[in-house]
Amino acid sequence: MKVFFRLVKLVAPQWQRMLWAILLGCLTVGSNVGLLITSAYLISKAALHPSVAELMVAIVGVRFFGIARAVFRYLERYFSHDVTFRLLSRLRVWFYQALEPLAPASLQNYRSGDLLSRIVADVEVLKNFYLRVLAPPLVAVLILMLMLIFYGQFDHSLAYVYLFFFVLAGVLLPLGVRQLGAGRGRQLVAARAEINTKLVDSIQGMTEIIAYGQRQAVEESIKQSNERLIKLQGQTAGLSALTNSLSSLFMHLALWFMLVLSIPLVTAGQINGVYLAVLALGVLSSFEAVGALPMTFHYLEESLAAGKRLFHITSNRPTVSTRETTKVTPPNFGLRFEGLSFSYDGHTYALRDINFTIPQGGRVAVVGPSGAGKSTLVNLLLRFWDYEQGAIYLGEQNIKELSTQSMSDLVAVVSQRTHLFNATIRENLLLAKPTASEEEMAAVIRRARLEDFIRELPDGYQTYIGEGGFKLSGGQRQRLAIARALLKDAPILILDEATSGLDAVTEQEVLTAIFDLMQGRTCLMITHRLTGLEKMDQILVLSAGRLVEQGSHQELLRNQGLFYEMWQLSRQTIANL
Ligand SMILES: Nc1ncnc2c1ncn2[C@@H]1O[C@H](COP(=O)(O)OP(=O)(O)OP(=O)(O)O)[C@@H](O)[C@H]1O
Repeated sequence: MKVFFRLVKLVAPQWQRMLWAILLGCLTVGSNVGLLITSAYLISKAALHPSVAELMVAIVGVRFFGIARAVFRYLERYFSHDVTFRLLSRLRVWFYQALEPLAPASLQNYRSGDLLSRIVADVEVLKNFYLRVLAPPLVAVLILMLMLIFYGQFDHSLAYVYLFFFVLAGVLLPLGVRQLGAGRGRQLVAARAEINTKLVDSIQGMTEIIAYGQRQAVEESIKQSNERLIKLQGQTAGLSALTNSLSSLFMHLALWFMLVLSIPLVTAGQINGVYLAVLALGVLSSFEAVGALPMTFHYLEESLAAGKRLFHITSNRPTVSTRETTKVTPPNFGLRFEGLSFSYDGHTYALRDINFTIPQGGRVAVVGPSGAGKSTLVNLLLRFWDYEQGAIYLGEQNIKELSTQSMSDLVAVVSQRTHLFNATIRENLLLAKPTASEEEMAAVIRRARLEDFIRELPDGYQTYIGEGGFKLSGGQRQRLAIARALLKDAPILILDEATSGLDAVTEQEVLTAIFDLMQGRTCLMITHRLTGLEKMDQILVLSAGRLVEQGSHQELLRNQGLFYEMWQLSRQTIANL
């Protein structure tokens, strides 16, 4: 019930348009009723050979309802589609806006295929919430009231018969269908999500799947999910066909009963014989309003299941709270970490009592064994996760007081995983600065040493680089990421394993571009490679979440501590190669 009201609240802002669509739905069915009963009256009356003047009102009525039915049907379709598309776009924007503050901390437990399925398939299902759950019962109730008044004018027994069959087809049949198809709506939503998740996962990991010879197993798994979905869809279609037949049966039974009751009334002279066909066709035409009701519970169940999946995500509280929403520019761009401790799970510390300072324009490298907490330091600085103990200051301003937007405006990141979009080189660059001129772009491309490469491409800046920059080499990808960071021109630069995975020559080229990028910026560089660190002002050595050593390259080598050991080891590894 809670999910139902939350869904109602979501669609509520469109209530005026929805009311119009419902009203037009009633007018369409009403016109259909009007057309058939005036036609029936006209034919019956004409059989008695009256003067044309006596038929005039009925003739005008037939024309009027004939045209009105077409016009109202058009308007009803127009308004209901308009409302549906507005609702869909609103739901998608609402879900995306709710998702954004949750990334990445609160979303790390969801698979990306699952998230995609929620934003596409589940939102799509919700269009039925208005179209097939809310609107049809309201139209049906209004038509029922109208028809009860109509039949009541002739005889109360006719109104009772009409009511009985209307309730049978519009309430009891849907309840029966609900019993028969219980859980199917939910299963359909789950089956769709499962197949979408598997498809996205296998497309993302296609190279590994082929490399590890798992193609057949994955295909089989997708096939099974697909068969399950098809089976459920088949069952739903079967149920829908059964309800259509039953609904039609009840309508014809209602028609038959109406005639059985009306004929004696006509014989007794209580009702004029010309109305006999009118009473019968009134049933046929108005039962259109019942047609959509039997599957209402199915669509309700589907909508509730989809709504629940969406609310499950949107109810997550963002891990990072921002007190300040206005843009604040700190007095300088130095960084100070003060007594910083942090744990992802509330038990094991990933960082413990970290203290260090990077003056504005200073260059600091963070090294340490795998799992030491280096990336965590960056996660906290970028406000991906919130911390409780200690503080990070950016030019004397606690970063918790800066909005996430202010923070991302001030920081440029080049990491091993920097995301490049499946777009052109130009579009990937413009992400950093949408207003950048051609000259600005050419300048950063030159500084990132990509000029020659782009010149040789037939489409130059308009070249599509594929998913994640797939069509570029590792070094080209990193240099494009550097060019983008250069274009952003942020005062703080974070480099997270920016050269890892590159061969020595490419690494050297990328490092040259990186040192160019560092000029005049406060720089924090996370690295496993111990080459080139002499150029850094300070090196921090992390181990098991603690800052165990700190100093210049020279000082750390002289101390013969953990850094010295790591350095010796890396030299031996290079020598052994
Ligand atoms: N998102 C996360 N959720 C839970 N624990 C995490 C998460 N990210 C990292 N950790 C844990 O926090 C600790 C520090 O991880 P972190 O990624 O900061 O190390 P690192 O020094 O960057 O390692 P590497 O050099 O291998 O990238 C590790 O024990 C890791 O398992």
